Amino acid sequence: MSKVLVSDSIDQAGIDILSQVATVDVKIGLKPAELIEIIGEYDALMIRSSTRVTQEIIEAGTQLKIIGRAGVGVDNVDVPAATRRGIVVVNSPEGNTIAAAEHALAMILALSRHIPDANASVKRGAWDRNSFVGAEVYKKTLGVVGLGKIGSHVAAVAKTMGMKLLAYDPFISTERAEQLGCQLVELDLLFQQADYITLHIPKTPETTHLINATTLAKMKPTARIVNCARGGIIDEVALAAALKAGKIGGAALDVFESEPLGESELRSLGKEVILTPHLGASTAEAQVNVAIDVAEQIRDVILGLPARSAVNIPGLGPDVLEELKPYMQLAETLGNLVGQLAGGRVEVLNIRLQGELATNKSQPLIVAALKGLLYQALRERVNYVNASIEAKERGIRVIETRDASIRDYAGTLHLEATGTLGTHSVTGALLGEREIHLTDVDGFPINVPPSKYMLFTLHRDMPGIIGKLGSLLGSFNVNIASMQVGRKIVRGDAVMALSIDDPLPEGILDEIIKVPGIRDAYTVTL
Ligand SMILES: NC(=O)c1ccc[n+]([C@@H]2O[C@H](COP(=O)([O-])OP(=O)(O)OC[C@H]3O[C@@H](n4cnc5c(N)ncnc54)[C@H](O)[C@@H]3O)[C@@H](O)[C@H]2O)c1
Ligand SMILES: O=C(O)CC[C@@H](O)C(=O)O
Repeated sequence: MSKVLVSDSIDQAGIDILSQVATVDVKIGLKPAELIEIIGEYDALMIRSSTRVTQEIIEAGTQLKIIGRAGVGVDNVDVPAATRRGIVVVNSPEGNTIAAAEHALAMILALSRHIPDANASVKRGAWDRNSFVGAEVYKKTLGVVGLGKIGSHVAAVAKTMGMKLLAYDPFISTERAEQLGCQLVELDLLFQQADYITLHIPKTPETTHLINATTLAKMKPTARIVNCARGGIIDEVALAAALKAGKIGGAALDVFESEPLGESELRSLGKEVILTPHLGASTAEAQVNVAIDVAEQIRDVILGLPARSAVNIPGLGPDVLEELKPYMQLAETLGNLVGQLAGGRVEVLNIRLQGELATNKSQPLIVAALKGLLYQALRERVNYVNASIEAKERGIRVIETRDASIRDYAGTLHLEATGTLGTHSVTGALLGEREIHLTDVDGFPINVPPSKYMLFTLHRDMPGIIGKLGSLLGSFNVNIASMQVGRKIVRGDAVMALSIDDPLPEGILDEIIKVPGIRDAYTVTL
């Protein structure tokens, strides 16, 4: 039975799902060295934001197939290291969207009305109604930085509170922003005009310290800034200095450059600063959502099924997966076949997407083709996660072309591999949406379903050759399940594709190419 380690606090709903297929150990608060010591026993690791999954931990996880992050951000996982090892990293992109958005909105209102400090003062026994005069958000300008899932929800709710909305997101269209009632503006203008600024962007090299002494200086002295996205987007030293100097009105932070927050000037500031310990996703509802979402994906991967929200399998979202799955199977089969026909080291893989495939996302098909191509060399070590990296490291150049014209099938995939031993090509299509058919080998038209063991010959189309090959195979006790000849002209060159019941015995290929008229023979296991 598979083993799953849960190293952060996860809702029981997730543990129950994992327990259907695996032995689940919940060990919270492990030190890195303790995790390294035990991770080698586990097939899957499920975490939230506390466990840092470093390269060292990944390397010690020799059995790991999947790392599940019950939340959005995977910045506590060394994703490149996991990818290299072929470990799928999954998250829950939407499970805590509402929770995080509501936390940001709560921060905006709490900052405006000094709720935390007013509450603390009453609890201390005071009744001070003068120190906590607030400000209304109605008719104020909210600048939303990052108009993705969380930013959009914040914008939608803020709109209903009567706020004017500015947004900055270089990857969002003006139409989308307008639908949300936001005016898309440059960042500097947002900084200059906003009364409230709320951050909903990932932490990337471009967004690290996006809020710094220079950008803080552009803001209104009354501006209040909220960060429920990621620590490090704000330079905390610069923020504390701006708050102390009155260059900015207030700040509410849920996330910090280093968590848990250690020594910080921010702790010493007054009611203009609100600090929460990374609570954005901490609602009962969100924790159930993310636990179920990620546990289901871990369960699926343990059962050999694909994960719907893998962050390190390019372009393989649930919708794409559903639509492209049969074609991915086709791409993988063709990759495996052309790799074996080409033999030796493949240097260039040409992939042509034809018909309806030409308008589809190509990345998953390319990954699947590379997985098939590398299977002979890497066996189970290659998967959808690491196929592209492995191909790149082997110097395989991928050239993609598209042709939207529809020929005999709705969509066909053509793979041509050039390597140290020459060039070979295969084309395939789906019949009835799922059944794979080979429609061309080395430019010769055929129409055969692939089978586990196959023999291909390149020969002269001449009388008696099929009989001779049949007798030879018979003398080696090889049973032919089906056979088809593909030729372009009568008595010219031809290809024979045979499905056989068992692997070819040692040495028979040498005998086959001795048959007069047969120029080459290739045996393939799919
Ligand atoms: N505090 C919490 O507990 C908590 C909970 C959930 C999510 N988060 C964090 O909130 C953030 C937003 O999450 P989401 O689910 O909305 O993500 P998302 O991917 O849906 O949205 C992010 C948006 O940021 C935009 N963006 C990227 N780079 C940008 C840049 N340089 N400038 C401006 N915009 C940029 C993208 O185009 C996208 O629209 C993430 O950092 C996530 O990790 C925090
Ligand atoms: O696990 C958490 O509580 C934090 C989650 C949040 O930061 C996220 O990125 O989803």
